[in-house]
Amino acid sequence: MSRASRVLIYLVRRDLRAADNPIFHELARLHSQSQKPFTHVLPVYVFPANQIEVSGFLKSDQERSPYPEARSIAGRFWRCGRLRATFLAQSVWDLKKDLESIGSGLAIRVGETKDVVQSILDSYRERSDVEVHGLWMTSEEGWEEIEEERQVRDVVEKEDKEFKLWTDEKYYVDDRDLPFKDIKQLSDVFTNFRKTVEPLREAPRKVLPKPQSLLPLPEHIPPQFEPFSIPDTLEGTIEALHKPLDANLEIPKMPSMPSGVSSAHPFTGGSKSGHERVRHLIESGSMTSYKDTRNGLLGLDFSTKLSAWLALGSITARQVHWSLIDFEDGKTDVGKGVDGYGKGENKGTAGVRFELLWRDYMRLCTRKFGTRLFYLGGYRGDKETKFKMTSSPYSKTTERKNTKGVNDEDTKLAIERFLRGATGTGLIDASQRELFLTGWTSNRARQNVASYLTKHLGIDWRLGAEWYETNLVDYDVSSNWGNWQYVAGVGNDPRGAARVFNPVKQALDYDKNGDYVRAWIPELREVGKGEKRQHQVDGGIDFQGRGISENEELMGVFQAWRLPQEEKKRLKLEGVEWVEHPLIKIDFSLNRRGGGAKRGRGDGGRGRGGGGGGRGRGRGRGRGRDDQSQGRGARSGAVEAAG
Ligand SMILES: Cc1cc2nc3c(=O)[nH]c(=O)nc-3n(C[C@H](O)[C@H](O)[C@H](O)COP(=O)(O)OP(=O)(O)OC[C@H]3O[C@@H](n4cnc5c(N)ncnc54)[C@H](O)[C@@H]3O)c2cc1C
Repeated sequence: MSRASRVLIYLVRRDLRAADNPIFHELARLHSQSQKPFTHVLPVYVFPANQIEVSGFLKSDQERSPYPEARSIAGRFWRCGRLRATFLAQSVWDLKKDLESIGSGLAIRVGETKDVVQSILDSYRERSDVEVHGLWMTSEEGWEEIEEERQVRDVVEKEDKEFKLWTDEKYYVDDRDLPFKDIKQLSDVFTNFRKTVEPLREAPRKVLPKPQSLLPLPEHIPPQFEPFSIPDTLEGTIEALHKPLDANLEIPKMPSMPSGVSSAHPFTGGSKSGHERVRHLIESGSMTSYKDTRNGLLGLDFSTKLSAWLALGSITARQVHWSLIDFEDGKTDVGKGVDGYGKGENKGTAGVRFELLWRDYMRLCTRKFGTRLFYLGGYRGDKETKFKMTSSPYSKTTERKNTKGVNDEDTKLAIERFLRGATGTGLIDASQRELFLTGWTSNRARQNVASYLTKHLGIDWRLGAEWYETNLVDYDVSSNWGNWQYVAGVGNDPRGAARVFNPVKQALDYDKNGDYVRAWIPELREVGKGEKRQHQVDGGIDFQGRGISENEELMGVFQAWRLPQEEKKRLKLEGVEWVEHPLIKIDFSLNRRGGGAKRGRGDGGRGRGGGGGGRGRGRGRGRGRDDQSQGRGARSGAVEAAG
């Protein structure tokens, strides 16, 4: 006997959008048919308790969460920090509103995903008027996500219901168009992969339209299981996500927002704002100028800032592509009058497509290498890494428990200073503070930070990846862990360990006047604002002179320990730990012979990274152009370990 309602559950994950969504597209198609396998659709989004702390959703302070805290393995950081939680909640609520406008809706739940699914099935089993048809969801590549899929499948199939795992279509090149059948054939070099899918402008499939209407929600929607309850507003949801995080800020002396600087990522989550951003980028000419500006550090439009919407599937890479096509071919009025309108692909729009393909590649690497995404030795299985990254807080999971590990006081202190942006290296500290305070930092800064932690401090890269996971609004398992291991030299970077960024040299190249560092480290804003010396004193620093030279000013902004004593005194920086005792001193000067290099004299290299010293001794040289970078190569500069 068939019951009155047959319900399909759609478990929404990182596919938080109504348009260009293969599942909603299929549901809309079925809706328009007279014969349908089900009568109602229940879209559900679960804040998964293993990745996001959900104890703020407890009904009362007397209740206890049945789940362990959602913390990272090594750093014991909350896995999803405040800013990412906010962006995520906005994205979820945006989808809910969007679905409501087409006759559907979204049930928001918390818990382990399998428990939520089980409770929904249990609740419907008790009713005589409803039957569950099955559950659909999209697949993901991370091992936790795959495990989640397996658990949900078990729960659903045990009840003899249909379980269908869809491939999402949020990437640039559709899975069906990949030039190989077996993922093992994916090249370990991005360039080789890229060549197999070029020309990039012709690679993506068409987008799927947004459904005009969907099958209705079931009359009875099973409630959230105890002991949790779900707020009925976005603000309430954000509050619940923040509650446990605010009560447990364990890292001391974290920075607070400096005055006079604003976030480079002030955006709101959700498809609507994502598409508005794409439109703005076209209309402001930022897509056209992307190639020339993408290595910026400060401001809103130097890069697209689309990553957070892409990471949650609020927009898709091919939606971005087709918006660019409309602009390039002058098909709509968007961007009319802007440089490049109607003139085909330009280097800016090509640059954006190129980066979107990097995202595809990082995700395909996860598929190929599985849990090696999280290994110290990375995809390379580099056995030497444990000797290079000797300080690791991964006491249990490091392949060889290192000699110092988490109990080593020096490592602990270095990590703490790294996290709060107090290493004494300006570019690193600015980026770390920006990250913590805004949830975003540029690709250029990320590369430097990752190189600094692993290649200068010799600390296990996974700690940095965990911290990024907590803080980045655009956190994505493949892009984050894949890029961290790439820069750490254990991933799919053909240059591997040989690529070391010199953060002073990089600051000179990309933060020419020190504006970025000064913005995020207000203690350094007044450097050089006293009296200027008229002439550079021969041999560099003159501690007796009045005022400081321009070179001293810039070098002092990038490494405050280099400031003349007088200047430190003037700025009340004497005795400040990160000023007087940086974690490392980087021997790099302007107008110096030997160890340094002159400002503005390039070596012509256009490699991705910067050269620079390894821990305590080395020096490097930027080499020719490679894939991920369109930046400049480096000159030399030695690094010494701080005593
Ligand atoms: C250590 C480290 C960690 C990173 N963690 C993440 C992460 O968690 N999530 C994330 O989306 N990106 C990550 N990236 C990649 C990159 O830094 C960001 O995608 C980019 O800075 C986001 O800004 P944007 O949208 O303005 O990028 P744009 O320069 O405008 O690029 C356009 C889009 O291309 C993609 N993209 C660009 N560069 C990369 C890259 N190297 N790898 C993968 N995709 C890329 C992004 O989706 C981005 O939105 C990381 C990079 C490093 C070095």
